[in-house]
Amino acid sequence: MNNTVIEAQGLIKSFKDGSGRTFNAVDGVNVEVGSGEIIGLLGPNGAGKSTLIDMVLGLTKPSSGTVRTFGGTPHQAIAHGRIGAVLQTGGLLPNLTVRDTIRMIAATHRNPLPLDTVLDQADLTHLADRKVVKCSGGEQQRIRFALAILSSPDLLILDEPTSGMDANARHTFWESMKTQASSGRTIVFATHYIEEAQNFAQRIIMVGNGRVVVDGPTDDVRAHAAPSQVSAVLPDDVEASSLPGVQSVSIDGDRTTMTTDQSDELARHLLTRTGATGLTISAGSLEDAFLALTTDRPEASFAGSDHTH
Ligand SMILES: Nc1ncnc2c1ncn2[C@@H]1O[C@H](COP(=O)(O)OP(=O)(O)OP(=O)(O)O)[C@@H](O)[C@H]1O
Repeated sequence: MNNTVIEAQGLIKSFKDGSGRTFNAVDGVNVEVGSGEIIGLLGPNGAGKSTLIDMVLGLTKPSSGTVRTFGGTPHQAIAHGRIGAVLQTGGLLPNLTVRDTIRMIAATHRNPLPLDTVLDQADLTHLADRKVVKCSGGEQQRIRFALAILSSPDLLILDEPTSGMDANARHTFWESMKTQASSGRTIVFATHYIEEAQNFAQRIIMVGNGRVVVDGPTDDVRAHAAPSQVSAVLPDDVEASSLPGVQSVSIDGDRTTMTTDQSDELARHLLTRTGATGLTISAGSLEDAFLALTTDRPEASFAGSDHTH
């Protein structure tokens, strides 16, 4: 891939669990991220997302394998202001104002963005004179975000950036993130809100038990991993389970619901070859895909993606 921003090869991170047994929190991850990609990192609690992010940022050393950012070490990229990160942890000084917090960190950068620009992009202008301790959890996340964009980084890494934000604040946050993305930045974000990944990410990487379970374009992941549902009232002589492409059937009253990964073909067949009425099609959601791939089939691979490893 040209303009590779992140390249992880055979990445493993081992820890000791409570009983002193060694386990791999990240267990052989190969990932390549190209310039301008917007990637949603999904996975259940403890899947290894934060550990993976920590290695990409050079905060944790891999037990084995390599990770390179912009062709060099994470430390080099950070020293050059090319990576900005919003992490789950990360202390803010409670008694400083928002403005002073940003000003202080800006002083450590070679070419920080103007203070007003940063306040505006993080939607903090109206809170600039408030003390950090008086800011809500979601507002404090926006302060962390402001600090992350100070160096105008080429790569933004966001570990659950909207945790603690209500629905409105999350919406506003992702709107401002669209502005960041439109300037060609590479964005990698971990989230538990599948809808955020579905709406914002172009590519989804799902992690389970330290491994990449799925890696592909968001639409493909949804379409391949989560079948659609076609529902209709069928004439008595039509046997749903023998219709083309039907994977499973459920019946509720006079309505039959069929799951399929060929919803267009099935709908066409029902409408042209049978007397089916009241037909509806609903697309499978990324949430269905996520549950199917991380719960039932932890080792499932996703065929149909160039990125599958
Ligand atoms: N420093 C550490 N020492 C021991 N175990 C650790 C350490 N850091 C993480 N772990 C364990 O490694 C596994 C992966 O943790 P990690 O925080 O990377 O998961 P995650 O996918 O980010 O989870 P969440 O969605 O809950 O944030 C977990 O079992 C966690 O308990």
